[in-house]
Amino acid sequence: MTPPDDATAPVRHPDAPAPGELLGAHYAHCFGCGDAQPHGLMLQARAAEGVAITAEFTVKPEHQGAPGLAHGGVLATALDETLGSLNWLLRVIAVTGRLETDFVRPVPVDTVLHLEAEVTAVAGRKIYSTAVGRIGGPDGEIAVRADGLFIEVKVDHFIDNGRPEEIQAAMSDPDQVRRARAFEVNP
Ligand SMILES: CCCCCCCCCC(=O)SCCNC(=O)CCNC(=O)[C@H](O)C(C)(C)COP(=O)(O)OP(=O)(O)OC[C@H]1O[C@@H](n2cnc3c(N)ncnc32)[C@H](O)[C@@H]1OP(=O)(O)O
Repeated sequence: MTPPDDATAPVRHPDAPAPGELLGAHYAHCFGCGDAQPHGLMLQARAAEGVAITAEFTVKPEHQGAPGLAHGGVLATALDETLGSLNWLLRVIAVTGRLETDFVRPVPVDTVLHLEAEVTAVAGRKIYSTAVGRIGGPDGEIAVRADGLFIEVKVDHFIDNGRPEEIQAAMSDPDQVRRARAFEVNP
């Protein structure tokens, strides 16, 4: 997870959403951010300065692992989604290759997890990023941390591997922006 010596600093795409702007769901059925996914996390990410994102996720009863506490895998999903959203600021299509998580404190149901993430380096197709999740407010104590390694892919990654029903449905969406964002492509 350490960038190689020839890694470079990430470059924010000129058309990236302005700092403070909500990114919105990239795909309505996404488990991380989709607004048509009732079982999902409905995570809301917002562009920050540089190649950085803030996001919020409210832990609901359906996200429990132990009684009254968030499931660690659900928290890892929130971190993965937040880190994945960073690639929208680079306007690069990428998937998670590796995700390393530290669970520092238990996160109770009804807690708002305040996430911050940034891309730290880019090397060829590899995008290195890091995130923390805080509880008790945006400046609260760190409950979770993650480092991500995303790998740039072509849109064919989804078209060749996704279930045909969903691929067809996403490609036939009459809304051009939604159609493009389902595959994380710059519309
Ligand atoms: C607004 C948009 C918001 C989007 C939010 C989405 C958030 C959610 C994101 C996800 O969860 S994505 C879903 C979970 N991930 C996957 O399903 C990916 C499954 N894995 C694959 O499809 C392939 O393994 C992958 C595309 C990642 C890599 O296969 P490739 O054949 O294209 O890559 P290749 O093996 O040639 O490796 C390219 C480079 O990446 C490195 N690499 C690949 N996988 C790695 C890995 N797992 N760990 C470390 N390094 C890895 C590899 O060593 C190599 O480094 P070098 O260029 O230095 O040689």
